[in-house]
Amino acid sequence: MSPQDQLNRLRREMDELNHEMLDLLSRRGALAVEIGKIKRLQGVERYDPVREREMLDFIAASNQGPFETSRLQHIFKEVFKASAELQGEDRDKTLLVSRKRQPEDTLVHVKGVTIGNGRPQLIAGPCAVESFEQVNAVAEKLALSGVKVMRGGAYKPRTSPYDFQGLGFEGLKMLKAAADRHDLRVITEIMTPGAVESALPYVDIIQVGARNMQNFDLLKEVGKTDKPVLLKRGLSATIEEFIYAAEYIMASGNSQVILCERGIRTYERATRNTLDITAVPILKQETHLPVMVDVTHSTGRRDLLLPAAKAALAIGADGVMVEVHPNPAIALSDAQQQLDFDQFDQFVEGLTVQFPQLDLVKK
Ligand SMILES: O=C(O)C(=O)C[C@]1(C(=O)O)C=C[C@@H](O)C=C1
Repeated sequence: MSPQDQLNRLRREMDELNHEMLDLLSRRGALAVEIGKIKRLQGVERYDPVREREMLDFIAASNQGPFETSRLQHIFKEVFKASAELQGEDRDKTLLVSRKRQPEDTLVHVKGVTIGNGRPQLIAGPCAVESFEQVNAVAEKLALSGVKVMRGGAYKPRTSPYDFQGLGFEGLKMLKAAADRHDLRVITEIMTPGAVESALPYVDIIQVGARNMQNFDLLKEVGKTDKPVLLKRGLSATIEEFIYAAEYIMASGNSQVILCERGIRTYERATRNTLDITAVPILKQETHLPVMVDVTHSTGRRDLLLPAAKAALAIGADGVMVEVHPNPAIALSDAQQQLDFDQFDQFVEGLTVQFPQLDLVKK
């Protein structure tokens, strides 16, 4: 046999082995997916370093050459990694919020207003409801500016128990009365599962606040309602934890969920929180839900509201939330970061110049 014939024969043999290896790898991958399903049912981590160690030790004990054991172990480690990824990918496909499961965007409908349709919404209003006069003044201002959804806190989750805790149910009624007068929809935070039902007639969008992102009983309760839910990212929540929190709401039957990035806790003190701006496109890639950005709580600085809002819309957010108060200096909460009416005008003007697609209908 000529050297060339010999080479050709060996290569054919190599092709056959490649074929067998591919078949073995595919079968191994399918087994890993099955194992992943069982692990999920058991609630255990898919990465199992003890099991991987056992398999690597087996390779060391069984290796007959010609490859070095360390080289073989490296190759097998890659296979374990790929298997774990397969297990993860399969998980993503099963999540209700996952874009792999539903490729098209979810549109959230609130009394004639749509969130997630490519025309970003501006949600504005005071941090807290303080009086009917205060919310009514804001509602009038917002309606004139073309805003359609008003925020306002009746139940306030405050860091200190000595800070203003909100007007509660009475505040909710004031908010609704002011919003009705000016044809606005209401979004407000509900803090406990027990308060959900009584709040329903007064709210159009239920907000689950950052501190309650993993209040699973609350998530399940709002998931049972037919009102849209705006879920804020927890103070120190990873994107994965945020996505799972949204999954709780959807798994309880409510698919009208809006995600809201509101800054996360980092070592940086120049801003109140660190606006994780890339969370917006990541959430839009991973889920089919609309994503908004709360520029007030993420920055905590009036001078950064407009640039942060521009960044949010530029990176693909479906809307921006901002706080407005008739007289921020005497506000009962968040005095340093709310806009007064003139500043709000400048904010809206600055944003619409660059983003004329903002869904505002000026009166
Ligand atoms: O045996 C398991 O528990 C698996 O999940 C499978 C597998 C593998 O590919 O062999 C995958 C990832 C784990 O870290 C360990 C092992």
